[in-house]
Amino acid sequence: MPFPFTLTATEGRARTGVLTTPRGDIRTPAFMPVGTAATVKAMSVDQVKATGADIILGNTYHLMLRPGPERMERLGGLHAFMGWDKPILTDSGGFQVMSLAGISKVKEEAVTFSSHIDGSKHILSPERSIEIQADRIGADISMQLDECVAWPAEEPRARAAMELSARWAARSKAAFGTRETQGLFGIQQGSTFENLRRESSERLIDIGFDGYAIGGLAVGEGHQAMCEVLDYAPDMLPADRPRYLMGVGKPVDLVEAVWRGVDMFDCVLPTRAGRHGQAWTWDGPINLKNARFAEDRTPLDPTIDCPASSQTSKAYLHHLIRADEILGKTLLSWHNIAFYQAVTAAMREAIAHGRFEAWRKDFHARHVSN
Ligand SMILES: NCc1cc(CSc2ccccc2)c2nc(N)[nH]c(=O)c2c1
Repeated sequence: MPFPFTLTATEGRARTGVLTTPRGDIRTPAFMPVGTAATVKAMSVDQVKATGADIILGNTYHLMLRPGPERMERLGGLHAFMGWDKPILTDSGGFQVMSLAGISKVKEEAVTFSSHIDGSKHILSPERSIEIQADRIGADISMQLDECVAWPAEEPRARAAMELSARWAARSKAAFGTRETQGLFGIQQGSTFENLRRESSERLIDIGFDGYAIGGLAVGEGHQAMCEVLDYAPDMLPADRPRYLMGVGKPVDLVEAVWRGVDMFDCVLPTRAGRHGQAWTWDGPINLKNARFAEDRTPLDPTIDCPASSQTSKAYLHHLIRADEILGKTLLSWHNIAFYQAVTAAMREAIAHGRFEAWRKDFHARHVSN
């Protein structure tokens, strides 16, 4: 029995709804902060909760290397380990292997790789990834193991990766079995080839998943090319299940993807850019390192109910970032996550009232042109 997903309103291809899980409801469109190594970097669980985030992400690749799957289970699973009692989605780990690990080999049976931490050897098969995600980490939503090709890709290479991912989708579903309190998402691949993405979608739907992710985008193709794929890819997936665009993106990417029918997002950008002094605002990004903020006593955004956004002067943030103070990383990460939550909340509200087209135009005029 898959998690109930109720669409409360639609406007064109855009949707707003609620994905109900045993650990809590996820309001969509949803932005999911990334908690790679059992922490949303530089933030406490209470700060993440205060932003309004309904769900966070964990990273199987990092957690299987440290603290390790069996130790994680002995410690009660990721929720108990880090004190987060709302939903957690974990990625299957394959994407991170290709981008972070040392020597790695992709074979039909499994991906083998050496740890970027200590060089130890590891095997990640579809079955082992499900065991780690659902049984050791205890994720509420697990992802199938897939192969994401770099961009640009030749069609034969993109086809091979899409077909391997489809075979791994079937193995992931078989390993996951039927579970009452946990869900499993399939991942559409196919690079920028419409015919491959359609074949991928058809094979995933035949297998049947609780939700469907769009993988293989935000891999260097740029905003325009990503939108061109999103002009057709989301509609290839079931309308009555959540659609999750993996690893995306900047605020304008989220707006354009919601406009084209996407429901869920994750990205390291708000926390990573925050740690380096970048703050996202309704008027576009600014960098607090800039000397123009040295005596600016105004807050980043008085309308956002987050101390980092509305009760902290830009001058103080400028000082903390220039001094490379830990508090600067925390406050800007906190603001950026709160800003992303404000953007998704505003989109949910606009779609619910049939005002999203106008809201999107205003957003572009204010946020993008600067
Ligand atoms: N940049 C795009 C991207 C990002 C992620 C990682 S999303 C993530 C990151 C950390 C924790 C949880 C999810 C992906 N993961 C998978 N499995 N497949 C993809 O095609 C893909 C593409």
